[in-house]
Amino acid sequence: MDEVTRIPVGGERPYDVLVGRDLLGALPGLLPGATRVAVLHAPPLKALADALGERLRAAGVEPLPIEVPDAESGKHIDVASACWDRLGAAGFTRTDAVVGVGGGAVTDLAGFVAACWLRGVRWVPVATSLLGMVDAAVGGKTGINTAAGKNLVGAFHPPVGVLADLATLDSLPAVDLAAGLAEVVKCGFIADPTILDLVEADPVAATDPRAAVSRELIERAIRVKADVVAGDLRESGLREVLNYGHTLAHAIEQHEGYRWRHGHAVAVGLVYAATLARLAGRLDAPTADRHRVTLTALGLPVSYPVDAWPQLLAAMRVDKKTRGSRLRFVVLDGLARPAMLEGPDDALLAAAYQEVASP
Ligand SMILES: NC(=O)c1ccc[n+]([C@@H]2O[C@H](COP(=O)([O-])OP(=O)(O)OC[C@H]3O[C@@H](n4cnc5c(N)ncnc54)[C@H](O)[C@@H]3O)[C@@H](O)[C@H]2O)c1
Ligand SMILES: O=C(O)C(=O)C[C@@H](O)[C@H](O)[C@H](O)COP(=O)(O)O
Ligand SMILES: [Zn+2]
Repeated sequence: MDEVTRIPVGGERPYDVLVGRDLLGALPGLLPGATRVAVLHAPPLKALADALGERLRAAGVEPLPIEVPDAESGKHIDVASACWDRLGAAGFTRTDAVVGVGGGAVTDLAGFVAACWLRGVRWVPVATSLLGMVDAAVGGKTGINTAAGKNLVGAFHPPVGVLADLATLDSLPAVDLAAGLAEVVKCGFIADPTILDLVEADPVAATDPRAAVSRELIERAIRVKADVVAGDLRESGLREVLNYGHTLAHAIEQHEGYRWRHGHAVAVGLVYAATLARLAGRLDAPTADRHRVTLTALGLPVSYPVDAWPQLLAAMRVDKKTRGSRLRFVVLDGLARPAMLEGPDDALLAAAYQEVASP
């Protein structure tokens, strides 16, 4: 086994994120006493899910493979309901558990299925996308989408452990590697500017999972997230910083019928949030411009069609950070100085959008 990094996530239900290559053998040890373990996966990860099932069987645990639709199509109440039917038919009890093998969509779904079954059973995300490793699998936010918006139904339900096996990234398409880096760059802007220096020094290496810098970026981003969620699991304040760029990003995803990659929407949303902060007099122009430059160097989108604005504004009104009719945005008062912009008026919101809009 390659060298394993263990990153603790503190709080009321602490656990570790394991980062390394070929560490899937660690799964059975995370679920002592389980009789049955459901292994949720989408079609592209079937082989890995089967391999995990064999590991569980060898440890005396009965695996229940459940194939779900890929990507955002899996984050739907009908899919969750079908999973609960399978758990019921197999007689899952409170000592049994759920594993999600895949990108953030599958682990969000798996965590949600686990959070609701018998009001909460143990679960483990086996993150196989870069975005999943640095973000979705860490922190216990689980959920599904609805027609009205992204992740509008869900639960805070921390896993008992997270596996981030870097070997799985060898098969991840380049476009998804880059999309995951949007969340890494987010962590750079809100908390760890060294991330930005590393990405800017060699954007190509940043997207190469075999490069040493890729592992350093992954571990740095996980540490940023772990530190935040340890202090505020239920997002009563501090955790909102992780939502930097997400107010517009989620509106774009909803507008696209959840066919855009989350990381792509986040890239546009980050540039928008930086522009908003600059226009509000909160952020200096060089730091705001750095968002567009760094994300562009990674091949990520930084603009969105101008005529979508009315629908995007409507979607942003049901963002989870909104209070009553007051929109709230995570902005920067400087590098690594996240803060809230409370109740910006529609003129300011539209002016910032004009700067990210494409014809
Ligand atoms: N819970 C959280 O805190 C949190 C944080 C960030 C994002 N998210 C959610 O995560 C989702 C985005 O995650 P994502 O970017 O991983 O997208 P995704 O889960 O849709 O995966 C992208 C694609 O990559 C494929 N894939 C994954 N791993 C692979 C591998 N090793 N080899 C080949 N193909 C592989 C998937 O099957 C899918 O087709 C969104 O739904 C977002 O809302 C949740
Ligand atoms: O973990 C968090 O908190 C985040 O905000 C991380 C985001 O990257 C992630 O996309 C999350 O799912 C968004 O949460 P939501 O509550 O805005 O749906
Ligand atoms: Zn995100």
